[in-house]
Amino acid sequence: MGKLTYVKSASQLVCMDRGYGPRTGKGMSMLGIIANGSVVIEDGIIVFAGSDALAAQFLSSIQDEVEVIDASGKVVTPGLVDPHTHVIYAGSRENELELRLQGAKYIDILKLGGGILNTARSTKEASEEELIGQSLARLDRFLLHGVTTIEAKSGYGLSVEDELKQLRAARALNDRHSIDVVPTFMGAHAVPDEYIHNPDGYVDLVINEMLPAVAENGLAEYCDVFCEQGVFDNVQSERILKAAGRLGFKLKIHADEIAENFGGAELAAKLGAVSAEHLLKASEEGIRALAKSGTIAVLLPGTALFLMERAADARRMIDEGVAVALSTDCNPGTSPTVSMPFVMNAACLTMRMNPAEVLTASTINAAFAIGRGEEIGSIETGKRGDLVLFDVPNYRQLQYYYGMNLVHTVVKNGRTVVKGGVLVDRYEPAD
Ligand SMILES: N=CN[C@@H](CCC(=O)O)C(=O)O
Ligand SMILES: [Zn+2]
Repeated sequence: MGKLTYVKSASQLVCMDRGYGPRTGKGMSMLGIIANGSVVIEDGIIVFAGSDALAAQFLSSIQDEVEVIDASGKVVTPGLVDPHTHVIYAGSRENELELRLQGAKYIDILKLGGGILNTARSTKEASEEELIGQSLARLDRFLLHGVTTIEAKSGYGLSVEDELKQLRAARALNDRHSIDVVPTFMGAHAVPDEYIHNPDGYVDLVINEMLPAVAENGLAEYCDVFCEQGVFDNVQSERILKAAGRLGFKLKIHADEIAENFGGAELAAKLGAVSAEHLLKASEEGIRALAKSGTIAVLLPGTALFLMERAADARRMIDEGVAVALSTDCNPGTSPTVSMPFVMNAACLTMRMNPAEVLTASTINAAFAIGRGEEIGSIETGKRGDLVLFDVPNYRQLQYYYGMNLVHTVVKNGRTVVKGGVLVDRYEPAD
């Protein structure tokens, strides 16, 4: 045997329900809990998950050195997965919060050259190393909040060269940090100033130059579009996403965030997108279409709160059979947070998701939303040894003690990276 990590005596080992594909309906409340549970990880992969008694038997014949992590009194869950972030950016936009507090609208700030365009300016000005440095610091904080895998979108470049820079930064983060980073190309995040009178010219640039360059360099797995009134309409979004699909990208859509009846959910379903994200204003037909197409709803209740808008109708989605995942949306405009635990609280308190659904949405369903459902998101033999130990004895308390970071220990690929709430191991080894 190789290097072993033995997490033992968890008061609750939350394995997540066994099954295929994203969890829906009542399946979102089934957690597969083992009381007094243990996990054994060998060379980064889970080789045992079960009761303490069976773990002792499993380990009895093993002579190798074992790192023991005592989880007594704690809940152990899979590492949290954040399937929608814009974590790679430079600068900050606290002024916009104040403008919105005075009544300004997010989309009007963008139209006046602020918002995404503001961050695009600071991101262009930053060197690639500066961009990586600022983003690495955010990944450290993600880890401290129990997140072991994230998705990261480009979309603050808005030119061929700068979009590639952002995606190279995503690759560097994946290589240099213990958090795994799944890259998404989102050149269609806003129309840059130079195309303001020719938005279709920008769509052509995305299709004819950006997408082929990203594909050629193997820099992204997904393509996403901000399908929204005043940004990219349904026709433009469909053109971009179909071109992306032809090049082998999997699809995501920022859908129905701001305008009513814009048809983003319907478009996501029609194109067979892996996920539709935001959905604050999704129509009933749109929700039913997502259920039918198996498109995952990635909900961002922190963003709704920060924009002071009503959150998405998670209850209707779950009742209609849509698989729901949760995410921070980490970005400098609408959600400057890295806290999945806070987002989980917000999902419970503003969308009435129950504590079990919240955990499913932050682990296994989030993993499926980024194409990693077979590798992470549950505690099962053969999956990666990504675990979080929370300083509470049962998972329901994770939503009861709100607004607190209860993460005690984080194990990534079998390595302890956070211990006692402190970051102890940030980077992957050089080899
Ligand atoms: N809505 C579009 N994109 C981001 C916000 C990006 C920004 O404002 O910088 C979001 O998901 O909320
Ligand atoms: Zn977003």
